[in-house]
Amino acid sequence: MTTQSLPNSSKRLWLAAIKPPMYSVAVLPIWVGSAVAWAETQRFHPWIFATFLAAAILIVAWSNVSNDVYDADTGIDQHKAHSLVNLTGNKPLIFWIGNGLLFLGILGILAISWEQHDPTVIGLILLCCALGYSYQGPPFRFGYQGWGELICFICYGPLALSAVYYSQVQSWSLTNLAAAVIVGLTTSLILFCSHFHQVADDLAAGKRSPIVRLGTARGAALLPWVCGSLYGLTLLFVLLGSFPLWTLLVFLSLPFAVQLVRHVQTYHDQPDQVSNCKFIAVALHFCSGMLLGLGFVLG
Ligand SMILES: C/C(=C\COP(=O)(O)OP(=O)(O)O)CCC[C@H](C)CCC[C@H](C)CCCC(C)C
Ligand SMILES: O=C(O)C1=CC(=O)c2ccccc2C1=O
Repeated sequence: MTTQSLPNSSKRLWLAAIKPPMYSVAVLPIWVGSAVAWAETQRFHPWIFATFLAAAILIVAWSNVSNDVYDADTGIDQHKAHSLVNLTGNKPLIFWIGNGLLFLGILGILAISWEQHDPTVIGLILLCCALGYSYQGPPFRFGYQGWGELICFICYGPLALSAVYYSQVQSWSLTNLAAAVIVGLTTSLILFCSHFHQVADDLAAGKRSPIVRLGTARGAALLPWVCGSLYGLTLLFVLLGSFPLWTLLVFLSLPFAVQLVRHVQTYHDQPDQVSNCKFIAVALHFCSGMLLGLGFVLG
């Protein structure tokens, strides 16, 4: 290794540890929930939107930082050079940085509830945080039993979108719940795709992810159905009159879905090749979610 390549590779490791693209999972529920609220009521509170967005980014950062701490305890990350704990060699520091991020995120949501004299939004987000903890933290570690995708769907779908919608208009909406199904589905798809290249480490640490349970071939065979349901459900909600016609813009994200399915079906059992499929899933999630929100705003 040359002296020039050392800082570059270390920069790459830090970027992989911080995972900038992953923060789209914080942005999309805020965008879509607020867009549905606007479409149904023509009401929009920019400061609530901005505060919720900042708080969601902090909470997602906590979920990622603490994941590296709890995974260091089980040994599952021992070969993961881009774990924050492995990079710093200082688990307590990472643990307390994570707690600080969570504290600030919850403070932001508290400010929204405080201003509205209503504990609903903070209640929903605390429930998300508790479920997020149960995914990875002791004594639960439900992600190790294969429950991660369900937890992810519930948190980033119905819970997050209901909290966002409620923060804007202090009521509930069935259309918003339908949009939450779409956002929850694509967010869980990211988590599902993140397991393909980790089968050996997961097996060694006793983690029974869906891909460990199904095998990579059957996992890959599921993808066309999951991606298909994203478009099928959008069409169904439009036909039922729940979504405006403009939400069919979601179909413009199809090239990412096709790329994801083809890539995983070709490389599902080659960890080095398939490892980037998570980022194709992020692109699909981001593109479909932005277009879904835009469809509500235009409609
Ligand atoms: C940290 C997460 C996944 C990483 O999992 P894994 O250990 O397999 O990956 P590595 O290979 O990187 O080690 C995400 C887990 C998400 C969790 C199921 C649910 C989190 C809920 C959030 C707290 C909800 C936040 C909602 C927001 C909009 C306010
Ligand atoms: O690091 C990861 O693999 C993930 C991080 C993360 O925050 C997240 C959130 C929602 C769905 C999936 C994921 C990840 O896969």
